[in-house]
Amino acid sequence: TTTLAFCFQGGVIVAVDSRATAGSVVVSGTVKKVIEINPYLLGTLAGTAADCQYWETYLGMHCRLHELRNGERISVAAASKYLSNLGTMICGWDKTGPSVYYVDADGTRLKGGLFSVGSGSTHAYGVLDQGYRWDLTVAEACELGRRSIYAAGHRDAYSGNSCNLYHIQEDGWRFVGNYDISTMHYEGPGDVPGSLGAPY
Ligand SMILES: C#CCCCC(=O)N[C@@H](Cc1ccccc1)C(=O)N[C@@H](CC(C)C)B(O)O
Repeated sequence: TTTLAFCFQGGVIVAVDSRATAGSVVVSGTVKKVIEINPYLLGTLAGTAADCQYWETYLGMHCRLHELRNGERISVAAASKYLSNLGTMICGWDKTGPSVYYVDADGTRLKGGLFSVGSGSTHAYGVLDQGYRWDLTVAEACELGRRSIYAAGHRDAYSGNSCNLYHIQEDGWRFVGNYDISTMHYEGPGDVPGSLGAPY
């Protein structure tokens, strides 16, 4: 799995791959690794698929209970406290503005501006760190998210198939699209400098 999320001047970009593996066998190429918690909150999933599915349901329930008890949406920080044992990120926009929390199996919980989680995260960081700037336009930020997932899907055996891309702004998240990683490999230079590399 490769998942990533970063904050920039235009909000938050969330991008993930869609592959599930069991050893060297690809058991699915169409896994939804972004949880749509509520219209302002997205969660990303990496790790044991079964645990991810369980926690997705558990987190959604607690966020809804929070709304019913408190009459307001749960904050990104509070939502991230519910996912204590997964490689996951909670991304969203609340009254404090855009934010991304990284939460992992050891209970680490970090607020930050840019993370990649999963077996392909090292490949994603290579592209992400080289291309990231706070003042990216929304189009450039979407392209950087796509390219980073493409790089990981191309080189990490446990990541691949397709990329799901989301953009979060003050009025909530929107699904930007699903992109087949193998066709991205053959795309020519996009409208963003330094886009997809050589065809091998
Ligand atoms: C169906 C089926 C079996 C799924 C097994 C299964 O959880 N695969 C895991 C890898 C793994 C993890 C721990 C033990 C063994 C195998 C997997 O593909 N995780 C991806 C994310 C989830 C949400 C799809 B990614 O992190 O690579």
